[in-house]
Amino acid sequence: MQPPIYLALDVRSVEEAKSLLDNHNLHGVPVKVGMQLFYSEGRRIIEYLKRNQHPIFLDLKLHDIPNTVYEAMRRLAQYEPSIVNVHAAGGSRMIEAAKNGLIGENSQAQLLAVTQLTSTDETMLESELLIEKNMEETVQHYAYVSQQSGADGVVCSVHEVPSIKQTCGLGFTTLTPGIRLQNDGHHDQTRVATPAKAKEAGSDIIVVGRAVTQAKNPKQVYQSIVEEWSNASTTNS
Ligand SMILES: O=c1ccn([C@@H]2O[C@H](COP(=O)(O)O)[C@@H](O)[C@H]2O)c(=O)[nH]1
Repeated sequence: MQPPIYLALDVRSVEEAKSLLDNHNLHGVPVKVGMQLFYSEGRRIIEYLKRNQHPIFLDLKLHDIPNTVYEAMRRLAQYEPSIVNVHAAGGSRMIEAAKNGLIGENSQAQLLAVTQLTSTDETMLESELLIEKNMEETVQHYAYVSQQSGADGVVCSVHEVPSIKQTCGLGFTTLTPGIRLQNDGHHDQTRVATPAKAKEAGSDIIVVGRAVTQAKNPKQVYQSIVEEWSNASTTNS
């Protein structure tokens, strides 16, 4: 079975994605397609990845009025992704609409809601977003509302996983980006953790991007992340 580790394909074109995956022998690994690649390549990248048996997380973080999200989700479902997402800040009616869009297409995709981006820190939460609760309480509440609205899980940082599992149950998926190996730079991320910490906290799925894609030897780094994840023990049992 594949480890639940999605590689963020934050590249500009199908050709770049293909050379990353082919040159480094990353055949069939689960991949995340975000705004950069989807907005430039659309259907072409999805068809390429499906032909090559990559499970796809379509990370487009929909956030709009319920009717628009419903219609958009119906279109995205046709790409047969394994995971899609919306921003939890869109509210319960928007999340329900996203779920209904997937149901309308008999989609098997998991619907996740982004709680607070892993680039956001406590200061930004308070001074820019004017959220008075701390990060953990805010994310926990967004997770609860998302679950009540039909989401299958959330996108959050590793730090909030234990409280989400306590509130929403072990079966509610937590997907955590912001993964860095010990001593790696954080780039624009603020709430980061290692693959081992993610597993120990109870995270179900991790996303790894620049730690792998910007490495001299992407395959070797991807493999070390897989090993670190596999050797760590989880609290989810
Ligand atoms: O809260 C979020 C939601 C999504 N992301 C995405 O994950 C990857 C992380 O890339 P790194 O290079 O490992 O930092 C990226 O595609 C983001 O769009 C996130 O980081 N945080």
